[in-house]
Amino acid sequence: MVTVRAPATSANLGSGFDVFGVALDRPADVVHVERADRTTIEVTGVGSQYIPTDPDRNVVGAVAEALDAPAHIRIDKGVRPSSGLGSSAASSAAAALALNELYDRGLSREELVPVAAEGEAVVSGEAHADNVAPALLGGFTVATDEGVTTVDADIPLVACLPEIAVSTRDARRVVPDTASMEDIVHTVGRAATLSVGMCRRDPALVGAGMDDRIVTPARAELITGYNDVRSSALAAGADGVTVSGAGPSVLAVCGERDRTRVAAAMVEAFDGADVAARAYKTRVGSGAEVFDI
Ligand SMILES: Nc1ncnc2c1ncn2[C@@H]1O[C@H](COP(=O)(O)OP(=O)(O)O)[C@@H](O)[C@H]1O
Ligand SMILES: N[C@@H](CCOP(=O)(O)O)C(=O)O
Repeated sequence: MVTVRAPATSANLGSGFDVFGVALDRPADVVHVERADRTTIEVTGVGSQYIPTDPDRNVVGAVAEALDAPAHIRIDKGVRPSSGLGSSAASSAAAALALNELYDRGLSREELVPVAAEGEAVVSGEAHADNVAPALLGGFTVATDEGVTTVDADIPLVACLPEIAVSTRDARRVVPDTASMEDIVHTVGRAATLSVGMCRRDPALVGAGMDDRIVTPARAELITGYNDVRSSALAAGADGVTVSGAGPSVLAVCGERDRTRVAAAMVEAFDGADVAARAYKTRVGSGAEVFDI
């Protein structure tokens, strides 16, 4: 048996739609795999009642298929599905690493990124790699057609998860097809600022780089209370706030000493909009870990 823990992730970071991602140091999924003649799946943990066990509909089934590695796969969910915290990607990344070990396929973590992205295609219709890349490699990742670049950033974050569900598939439908040159230039500038901030481990630059006028405003409409949560987090000291992934989680970047205040302000603002929420005080963390063979 092989057991792998893969972390939650936050994709986009505002200005880096379908490109930027970070691994979070918590929460995480744990996946156990054992060789079998055909793939079977068992799911326990947070939100497991909403996750199919049919290998054609669970992301890990697509990963097992892509690696030609049939197995009994047990998923212990720590990352709630439809959270905007890379729930499906955590399972896909963990399964890819675990099955690679179990069947001795010898693929590197970089080579496993497109394999794990096959799982994302099952749920969102597209094999976007911006969640599976940080889930496998850790840190801040830039995923493009050319491959993945990583920065070992250490930045404090708050991920606030409201008790509403937004499916990635639905949130991809509201992404505009076109943008003005002015907004594109703005976004490129912010994305570059964010990347420099990650390299310098500077929360203020990362926060300034999160601003995006193209995708985030359309997604924010799907999250009850988003504008209040954002302004409350900024008033409590956050350097930047944006939608995490496709939502509904909201991600704030801040200095270490402001994290508790920012987390409380975000939960309170959701509460003011009649939405229960929990905040994870987290930071940019490591990629998936094999911890038992
Ligand atoms: N192993 C899995 N973990 C989480 N969600 C899964 C898994 N397999 C299939 N799904 C389905 O994927 C959807 C959640 O994925 P997605 O909408 O991308 O949310 P998230 O932003 O949390 O990744 C749900 O419909 C869920 O049933
Ligand atoms: N780039 C994707 C990221 C989806 O992240 P998730 O955590 O919501 O699955 C998108 O924005 O659609």
